[in-house]
Amino acid sequence: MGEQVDAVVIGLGVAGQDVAHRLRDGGLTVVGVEEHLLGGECHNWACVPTKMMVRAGNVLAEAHRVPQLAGTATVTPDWSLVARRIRDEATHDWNDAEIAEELTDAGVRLVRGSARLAGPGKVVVDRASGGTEEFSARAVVLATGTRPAVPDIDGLAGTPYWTNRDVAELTEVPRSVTVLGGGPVGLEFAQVLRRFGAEVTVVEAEDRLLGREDPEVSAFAEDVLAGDGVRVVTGVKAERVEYGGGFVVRLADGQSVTSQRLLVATGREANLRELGLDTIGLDPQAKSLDADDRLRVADGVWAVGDITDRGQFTHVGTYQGRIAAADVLGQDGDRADYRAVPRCVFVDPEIGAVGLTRAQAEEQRLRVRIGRACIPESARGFLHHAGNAGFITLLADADRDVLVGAVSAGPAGGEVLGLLTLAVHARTPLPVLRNMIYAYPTFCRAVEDALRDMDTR
Ligand SMILES: Cc1cc2nc3c(=O)[nH]c(=O)nc-3n(C[C@H](O)[C@H](O)[C@H](O)COP(=O)(O)OP(=O)(O)OC[C@H]3O[C@@H](n4cnc5c(N)ncnc54)[C@H](O)[C@@H]3O)c2cc1C
Ligand SMILES: NC(=O)c1ccc[n+]([C@@H]2O[C@H](COP(=O)([O-])OP(=O)(O)OC[C@H]3O[C@@H](n4cnc5c(N)ncnc54)[C@H](O)[C@@H]3O)[C@@H](O)[C@H]2O)c1
Repeated sequence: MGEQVDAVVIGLGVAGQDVAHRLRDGGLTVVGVEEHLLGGECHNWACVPTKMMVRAGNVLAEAHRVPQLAGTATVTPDWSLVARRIRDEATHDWNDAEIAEELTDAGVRLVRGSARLAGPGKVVVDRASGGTEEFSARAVVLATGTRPAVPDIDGLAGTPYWTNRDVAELTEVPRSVTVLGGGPVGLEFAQVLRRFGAEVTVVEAEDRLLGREDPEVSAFAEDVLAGDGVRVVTGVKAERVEYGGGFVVRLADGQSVTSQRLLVATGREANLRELGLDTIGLDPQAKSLDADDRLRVADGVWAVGDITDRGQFTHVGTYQGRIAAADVLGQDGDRADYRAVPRCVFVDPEIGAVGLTRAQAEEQRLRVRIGRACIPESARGFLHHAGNAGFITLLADADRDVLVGAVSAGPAGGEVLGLLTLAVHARTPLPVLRNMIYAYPTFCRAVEDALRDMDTR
C-alpha cells in the first residue's frame, strides 16, 4: 500500500523536526507530515514568542529598579515593539517557509496535511491541497504535540476566550485580563501582561500555584506575582463564565472577577484522538503515550515530545528525538533517563527546579537531607540588591550522599539550575560538590551556602 519509504514522522514541531533531520542524516528516506506550521507550538506560539515577551517585561522591571540603584528613569511600555519582534524575528508572521526549506534541503520529503495510522507501518495523509497520500514505512514516529485543554465551565464555550496562541499574536495589551490556571503558562503571561499595563487576576482551582512543585515554590511564585501587582485567587473553582463585551468569571465562593479578556491556561491535551492508534493496538482514548526508554510505543512505532508526557518541554522533546532516531537507525544509543529533567518557569525572578520534589522523595521513601540558601543573603544577592528575591533548596538522598532534587529561584535562577541539573544527572557525590570552587561573587555560589546549611542541620 502506498509509497514505500524508510520512515514517516507525523508532526513537525521541535521534536518531530529533530527526529526527521537525524533520520535523514542517517541516510534514510524520510517523509515528514505537518498539518499546520512547522516548528509547532514552541516556535510559533510558545517558548520563542513568550520568551521574547518575558525579556521585554524584564527590561521594564529592571528600569523600574533604577531609582533604587542608579538614578531616575522614565519608562513608557510599548507592546508594538514586542509584537513586531515576534512577527519579524520569531515567526516571520507565522510563515514557516524558511523551516520547510531547511528540512527539504536536508532531503526530507515534506507533506502538508493531516496524517493518521492505518495499521502497522501504514500512514494515510489527508493532504492540505486535497486528496490523500499513503505511505508504508518500517518506522513511524509520532510527534503530534498538544493543544490547550479547555475546561468544561458553564458558559465558557462559545465566548472569545484566549489561549496561548492569541497572546502570542497579540498586537495590543488589553486593559484587564483574567488568567484561568496558575501553571507555567498562566504565570509567565500574567506577569508580562501586568508589566505592560494590564490589570491581571490569576484564578487557580487548586490551593496553590505551580502545584506540581514544592509548596515553597508556590509561595515564592505568589509573592513574585503580588510584587508586580497581579491579583492571585487560589483554591476556588470558576463555576460560570459570562460574556457581553467583557468577561465575568463567577467563582464557587461567590466572588466574581471582571475583565476585558479571559486567558485559558489550564493545561494541555495531547493530539492523539484522530491518529488511528487503535489500528496499531494502542488505546485511542489514551491521554498520553507510554513510550519505553528507547521511545518505542509499538512494533515499528516511536513517540516523542509532549505526547509522551515525560515533561512537556522543548528540551525533553529534542532529547527524546535524539534517542528515538538512534534506535530507528539501529544504533546502540542512550536510553531515556528522566532523573534530571530541568523545569524553569520564566517569571522574573526565574524559578527553576530539577529532579525530585520533596513529596516525590517521600513517596519513594528516601531518607532526605535538605539545605537552603537565601539569595538576598548571599554575596551576589546582596550586591544585586533590587530584584534579588530568591532561594536555593537542595534535596539529598542521605543514604547515597547525592543530590536527587533542587530548586533555584532568583535572578538567573534558570542558569544556576544548570549546575544543579548536572549534579543530579551525574549523581555527583556531595563531598565533590562541597570541595569544588564556586566563583565569587556569582549566584551559583549560593549552592555552596546551601550545602553548608545542609551540613549544619
Ligand atoms: C505558552 C507556552 C510556553 C512554553 N514555554 C516553554 C519554554 O520556555 N521552554 C520549554 O522547554 N517548553 C516550553 N513550552 C512547552 C513546549 O512548547 C512544548 O514542550 C513543545 O512545543 C512540544 O513540542 P512537540 O514537538 O512535542 O509538539 P508541538 O510543538 O505541539 O508540535 C506538534 C506538531 O504536530 C502537528 N500535528 C498534530 N497532529 C498532526 C497530524 N495528525 N498530522 C500532521 N501533523 C500533526 C501539529 O500541527 C504541530 O505542529 C511552552 C508551552 C507553552 C504552551
Ligand atoms: N517555561 C517553560 O518551560 C514552560 C512555560 C509554559 C509552559 N510549559 C509547559 O507547558 C505545559 C502546560 O502548561 P500549563 O500552565 O498550561 O499547564 P499546567 O498543567 O502546568 O497548569 C495548569 C494549571 O491550571 C489549573 N487548572 C486546571 N483547570 C482549572 C480551572 N478550571 N480553573 C482554574 N485553574 C485550573 C491546574 O490546577 C494547574 O495549576 C506545562 O506542563 C509545561 O511543561 C513550560
